[in-house]
Amino acid sequence: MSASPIFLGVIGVGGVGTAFLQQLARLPNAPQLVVLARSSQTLLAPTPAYSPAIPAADWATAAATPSLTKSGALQAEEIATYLASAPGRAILVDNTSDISLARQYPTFLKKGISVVTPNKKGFSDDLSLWKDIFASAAEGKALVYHESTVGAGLPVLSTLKDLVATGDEVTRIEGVFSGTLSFLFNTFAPASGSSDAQWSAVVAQAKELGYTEPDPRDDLNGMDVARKLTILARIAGLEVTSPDSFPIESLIPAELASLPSSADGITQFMTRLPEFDAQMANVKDTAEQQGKVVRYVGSIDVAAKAVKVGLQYFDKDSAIAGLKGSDNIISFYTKRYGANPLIVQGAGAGGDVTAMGVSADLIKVVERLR
Ligand SMILES: NC(=O)C1=CN([C@@H]2O[C@H](COP(=O)(O)OP(=O)(O)OC[C@H]3O[C@@H](n4cnc5c(N)ncnc54)[C@H](OP(=O)(O)O)[C@@H]3O)[C@@H](O)[C@H]2O)C=CC1
Ligand SMILES: N[C@@H](CC=O)C(=O)O
Ligand code: NA
Repeated sequence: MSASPIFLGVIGVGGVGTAFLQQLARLPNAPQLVVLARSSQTLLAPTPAYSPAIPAADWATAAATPSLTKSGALQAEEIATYLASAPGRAILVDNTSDISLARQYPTFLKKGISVVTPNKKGFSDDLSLWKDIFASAAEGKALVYHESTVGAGLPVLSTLKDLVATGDEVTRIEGVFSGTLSFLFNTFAPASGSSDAQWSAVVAQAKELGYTEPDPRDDLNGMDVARKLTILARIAGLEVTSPDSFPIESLIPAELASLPSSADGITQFMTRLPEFDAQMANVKDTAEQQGKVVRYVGSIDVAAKAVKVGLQYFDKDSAIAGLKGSDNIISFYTKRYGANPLIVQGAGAGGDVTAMGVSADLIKVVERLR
């Protein structure tokens, strides 16, 4: 007996989306790609057959395929209705960082459409949205997987969920949660050797390498780390109301804090950042004078219900000081593991490793739906 068809909609074809589509094209028994959307364009497999499927290999080939239906941007509700009418189960992969789309996950889930995403917004915004997402999934008998929202493809959420589900008591989670900030400090203030790199130049490099959020200020202001800690804290059982409900140390120079959040604002920010290189050089030098290095870290103390995000100084021979590239390190302290935490470490940003987490989640959802 052949497996029933599963239909897939993918929104977002940036750094992560493009890498995801390349991985999708190589998956055996992949679901049929019937929606592919970016902010200004949508491709659909024509109804009522939902066939031919969209070739996943690359956006340009897909856009040139004559038999597909092409339109401008569609509303999330229209995409949900289209997927829900497909002759089989459906999955949405959201590869954007759009909060408005994330707020529509309940609409998809109630219609039975499962959601897989690296987009942190839906799981780290107001607690009411978090609750609505999981209640809607239960109502629609749909699945929600978002491994790449923390530590990119690293098995961070699956590890924490397994600890909780098997009855361990998680007492503390701590570490480096930003690939961008890890790369910035590892490059700008290495624990071994020295570096003449200017802070602003390394920020530009992190953006070029695809480590930053679409707006790099979301990394530098600590909000990306705060969102990740909010997600982890909620899975560990804390009802964190929002990612700004605890103190967050921002690395944005005060003079640039009020630039607009538009594309033009990003350009102005990147252009003016070199004017403030001396500020971060001072932070680096102060740590150096104490024989230490500075790193951007976060922690959750579960019993105290306390979440902290910001700069700290570390001994040069510590595990955190010795991280390389965009590596994250996440330590889970639990009753079972005692004084020696369970540690997850590796690349925490970049298109390929993030897409790996998305593809692996997709495989899990497909296996559970079939
Ligand atoms: N980069 C990384 O290392 C990691 C990223 N993530 C998360 O992955 C997600 C994607 O990141 P990344 O690929 O770097 O981002 P990019 O900016 O490279 O790509 C975003 C894509 O989303 C599209 N998009 C944005 N809003 C909408 C919308 N409303 N409707 C349709 N399409 C939309 C953009 O369209 P257009 O092409 O038209 O501009 C673009 O294709 C983010 O949520 C990020 O936080 C998570 C872990 C690691
Ligand atoms: N911008 C983020 C990407 C992954 O979540 C980071 O740098 O960690
Ligand atoms: Na992860």
